[in-house]
Amino acid sequence: MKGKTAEESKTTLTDMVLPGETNPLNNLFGGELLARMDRAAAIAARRHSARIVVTASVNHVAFNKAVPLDSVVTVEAKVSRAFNTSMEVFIDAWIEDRQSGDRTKANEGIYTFVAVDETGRPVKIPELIPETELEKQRYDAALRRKQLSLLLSGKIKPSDATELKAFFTEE
Ligand SMILES: CC(=O)SCCNC(=O)CCNC(=O)[C@H](O)C(C)(C)COP(=O)(O)OP(=O)(O)OC[C@H]1O[C@@H](n2cnc3c(N)ncnc32)[C@H](O)[C@@H]1OP(=O)(O)O
Repeated sequence: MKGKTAEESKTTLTDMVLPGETNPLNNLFGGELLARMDRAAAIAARRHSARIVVTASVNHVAFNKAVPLDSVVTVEAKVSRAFNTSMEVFIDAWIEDRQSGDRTKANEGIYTFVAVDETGRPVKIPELIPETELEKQRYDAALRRKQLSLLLSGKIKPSDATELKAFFTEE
């Protein structure tokens, strides 16, 4: 199976924040942003695997900046690493200034998707080839994050999280 670059999976969704999507402070409701991230990440995972994909886990989301009503929000997703049947996807969310058009990073998320066949059984996927420095950093740390996610969901024992343990014990 031929490897694919992270860039090949890149998915960009741009949309506005409308009144029905905000909290009482008139900022984008967190669940709405999660849904937008899930949508973009699912497309990125599908582009990488050319398969049906399902969200297996939301590993991390940081709501660093509130996103006000009427903002233009761009959600950009890219596969950061492919394992056997699962993929880690990074999602960066940006808001843009109305006048200058300058973009500010507002939030980010890390999701895990699994490629499945028509019966929902996990299937093998191509490997991910990181190219840029940021893609390489995200690729390198992805195995530790996978082990942490599996550990937290009770799917592996602490003794099986070898790379994660090494990260905390190395000098
Ligand atoms: C786009 C959407 O919103 S889809 C809707 C929401 N999602 C769903 O409904 C998915 C429901 N869940 C499922 O169908 C199943 O649990 C699946 C397909 C995710 C996993 O099926 P399992 O039978 O557990 O398969 P299995 O144990 O072989 O795991 C498959 C892969 O997922 C990985 N995985 C499973 N759970 C997790 C987790 N919590 N965190 C990270 N990776 C995980 C496994 O490590 C394995 O990866 P690998 O093959 O690359 O090494």
